Order: sequence, then structure tokens, then C-alpha cells
Amino acid sequence: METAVHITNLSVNYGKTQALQNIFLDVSEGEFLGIMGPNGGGKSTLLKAILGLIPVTTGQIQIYNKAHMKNRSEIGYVPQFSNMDKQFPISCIEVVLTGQLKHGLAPFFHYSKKDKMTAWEKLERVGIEKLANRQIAELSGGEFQRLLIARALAVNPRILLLDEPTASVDAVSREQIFTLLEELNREKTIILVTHDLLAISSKVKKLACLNGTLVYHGEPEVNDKIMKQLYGCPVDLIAHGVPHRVLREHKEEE
Ligand SMILES: Nc1ncnc2c1ncn2[C@@H]1O[C@H](COP(=O)(O)OP(=O)(O)OP(=O)(O)O)[C@@H](O)[C@H]1O
Repeated sequence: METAVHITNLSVNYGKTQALQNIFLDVSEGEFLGIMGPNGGGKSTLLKAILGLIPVTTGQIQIYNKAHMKNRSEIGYVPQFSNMDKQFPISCIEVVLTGQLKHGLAPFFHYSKKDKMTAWEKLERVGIEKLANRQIAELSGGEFQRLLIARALAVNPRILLLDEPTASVDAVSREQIFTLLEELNREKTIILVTHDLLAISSKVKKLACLNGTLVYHGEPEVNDKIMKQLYGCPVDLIAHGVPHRVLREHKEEE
């Protein structure tokens, strides 16, 4: 099986802040990797480093055996919802068209009919083609999240990186998004940052736990010791009553 992402000895500093240190992580093609960890644990930094949006301080990242900066077109990125301006006056189909990075942002550029057809297909792929001409300000949280996924698909990436795709949506939309991601995972490698323990337990195939360093990488089942290393508090406080779904069944008094 091919290695989609190969990370060796990665450290990332922002000035004096060391956000990530000595990360070694391989992601195989077809994997559905969940990344979890506390606020400030470096999850977004890891995604941004893979994407080449921030410089690495030490170490290397390879995407399909090439330096990551030379192979960025293999990756589609779904940013954190809260970082997007929904009031910007733009329609859904236009958002997906902007995902076709090859055109850059040249002034007076006109997209071809083929570009528009491709964008429409991506909206159809995520189930919101009927909203193609709607302004993004008029979308629900779940619809907007699916639009961001359609935009990421515009370059036909082999790898999809998502930063908390279910953070701002209700339970029904959340389920729909994870069903969509499961379908997409049949043809794409998925790397997902999430605080959603239910998603981790039922959907992801592998789990990485980040708290500055890579505390755990393996099956999506972690023990109390790892949770304490990650969050510094008992797991039950974090999982809000569903620890057994992520943790091996354990007695209450343990
Ligand atoms: N642009 C930046 N400049 C300086 N420090 C930064 C910058 N971005 C992140 N950091 C710091 O790097 C560390 C890791 O942040 P990061 O956003 O990657 O964590 P995270 O795990 O994604 O957090 P969250 O769950 O809150 O989104 C934090 O200490 C943060 O304050």
C-alpha cells in the first residue's frame, strides 16, 4: 500500500512557541485518520504544515513520495468553519470554482463551461447541487460545511484534510457529513481533526493524539493513561459519559 503522507522528525515553532516537536507519522493510502488533542495541542498546525501553509522548523513532510511543497495539488483542505466569512457576497457554485486553484486570482477571469460543469458535479457529490446559485449567507451550518467539502474536492485531490468539520452543525447534519466522508473515503485518504469522540470511535480507522508531541498513534481506542497525558484530567470529564466508546470497557471504579 502506498504511503500518502510521510512525516519525519517534524517540529514547528512560531517564534519562541514550539507548537509541534519531533513528530513521526505515516498515513497510508485509503486511511481515515482522526487527530485529537487539547486546545493548543498543535492539530491545526500539523494540518497547515502538511499543506505547506507554514514553514517547518525541522524535519520533512512527503506527499506520495515527493516533498510536500511540490505535491500540494494532491490535497484538498476543508478549513475550520469559524474561520470563514459567511457574509461575503458569493454564491455556492462560485465558491467551488475558486477551489480550482490552477486559475489563481487573475482579474476578469472567466471560468469555462467545463469548469462550471465540474463545480456543479462537486456540489452534486456532496448533495447540495440545488443550492448552486444561492448566496452562502443563506446556507445552514450543515450545508455550508458540505459546500466547503465540495470546494476541497474541486482539484480532485487524493487526500482530504478537514479541520473540525462538525464543530458548528446539529446532530442530523453531523451524521450526514460523516456518512459523506465515509463514502469519500472509498476513493480518498482522509485526515480529520476533531473533538468529536463519537466520530472517532465509530468512523475513523486510525487515531493520532497530539499534545505538542505525538502521544499516541494506532487503533481508535485509547487508554486512560494516554487521555491523562493528553488532557491532564480523567477521561470521563472529557468524554461526557461516552468514554467506553473510545476506551476499552472499564469498570467505574477503575
Ligand atoms: N500564528 C501563530 N502565531 C503564534 N503562535 C501560534 C500561531 N498559531 C498557533 N500558535 C500556537 O501554537 C500552539 C498550537 O496551536 P494550534 O492552533 O495548532 O492548536 P490546536 O490543537 O489546533 O488548537 P485548537 O483545538 O484550539 O484549535 C498554541 O500554543 C498556539 O497558541
